[in-house]
Amino acid sequence: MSASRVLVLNSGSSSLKYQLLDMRDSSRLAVGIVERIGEQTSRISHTVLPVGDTREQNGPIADHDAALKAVAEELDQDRLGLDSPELVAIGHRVVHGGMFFTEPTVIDDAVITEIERLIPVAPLHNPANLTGIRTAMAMRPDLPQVAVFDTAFHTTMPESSARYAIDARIADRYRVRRYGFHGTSHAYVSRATAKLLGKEPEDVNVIVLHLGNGASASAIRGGRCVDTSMGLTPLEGLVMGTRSGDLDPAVIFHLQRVGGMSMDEIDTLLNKTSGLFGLCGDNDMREIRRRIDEGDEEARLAFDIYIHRLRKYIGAYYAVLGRVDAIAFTAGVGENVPPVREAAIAGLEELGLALDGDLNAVTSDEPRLISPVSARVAIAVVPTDEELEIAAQTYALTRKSGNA
Ligand SMILES: Nc1ncnc2c1ncn2[C@@H]1O[C@H](COP(=O)(O)OP(=O)(O)O)[C@@H](O)[C@H]1O
Ligand SMILES: CC(=O)OP(=O)(O)O
Ligand SMILES: [Mg+2]
Repeated sequence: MSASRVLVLNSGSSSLKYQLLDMRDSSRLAVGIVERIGEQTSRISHTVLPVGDTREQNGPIADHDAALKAVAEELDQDRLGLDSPELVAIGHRVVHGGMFFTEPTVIDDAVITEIERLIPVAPLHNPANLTGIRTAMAMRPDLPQVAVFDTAFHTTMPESSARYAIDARIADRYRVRRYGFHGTSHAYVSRATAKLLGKEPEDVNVIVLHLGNGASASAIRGGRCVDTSMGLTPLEGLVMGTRSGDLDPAVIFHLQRVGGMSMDEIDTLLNKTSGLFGLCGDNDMREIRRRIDEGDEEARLAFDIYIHRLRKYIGAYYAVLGRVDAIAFTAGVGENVPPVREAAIAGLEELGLALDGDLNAVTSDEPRLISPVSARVAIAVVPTDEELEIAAQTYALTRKSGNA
């Protein structure tokens, strides 16, 4: 029997999510997350499937290197360790792939150098991705390690949405353009939405709203991305957990000239202490909803600003696509917070958009419709699975190159 297991690593700025899958049937053998990396209160939560037993450990984990070593120990305990001959490849989520990486890519020194070169345009993500890659390579130098890029799905965007209206020579010289992120999720969810409608991806136009800690919207025509809300970096677009999303670029000049802030301070402000957190002190939508229920005005305003921006993008992408067959909500907030979906769609009946309140209130892990059967545009909740998509792409590439 040939080996068929793939380990997927999704390194975020302060977390490491992982899954070990058997690609013969895409079943998950183990899943887990290391949270709050770099803090005293780090936590690793590891679940072995199909039984579903979860082990948790608390205690400081200094960096992504230590996090991956802790994950390897957890896997070892279940005889699923990285030294297993069953493992055929390791798939890595890499957030920024720039202009060159449009496909999953086997990682070598040149690929690492390019991911490193892109750190200035993904400062929260690419360094963590690289640490995961280096540690995994040191553990299993014999295995193919594959990078699956967040930016890849968006490379189909036409120049009219990918370019900024700045001096074209400057833009070209510094490769300043809109790349878009969360592409693995937008691709997976748009395909799953077509399936839910009983159609082929080529035949549907979908707006995908990926609302996690980072958040982005995309307009997908017949399976190809035509616009997305994140830009040169994952800062543009929607209001996020700690990121501002869109603002007048002159805010930056103002804070520097009048506020005396340094560029690094402004960078930290917009990426780490803005968004929902900057508006009300919380970035977790569960906490914000709880505060709203208690009558907290600050939390209410943060929520309203978040929703206002989301509605603007729904309207914009409706116009970009012309005809919309479905809107899909996904990621932590999109999948789990009915009031966000309700507020995003409320009052848009003229556009053919409506929700069924009962369906919207259902809690489920399955893709599902939440619009009335009579609605012109299907509204769906479609759980994303970036790890499964990364595993599938990693396995396909590994087989193609004769390694599995
Ligand atoms: N059950 C839930 N109810 C409300 N909000 C939730 C729930 N689960 C997750 N979230 C929200 O989703 C966010 C994380 O989403 P996720 O897609 O995991 O983001 P990321 O991949 O960027 O870490 C949390 O910050 C929280 O606001
Ligand atoms: C690109 C990005 O914002 O990713 P995440 O949501 O995982 O932070
Ligand atoms: Mg995410």
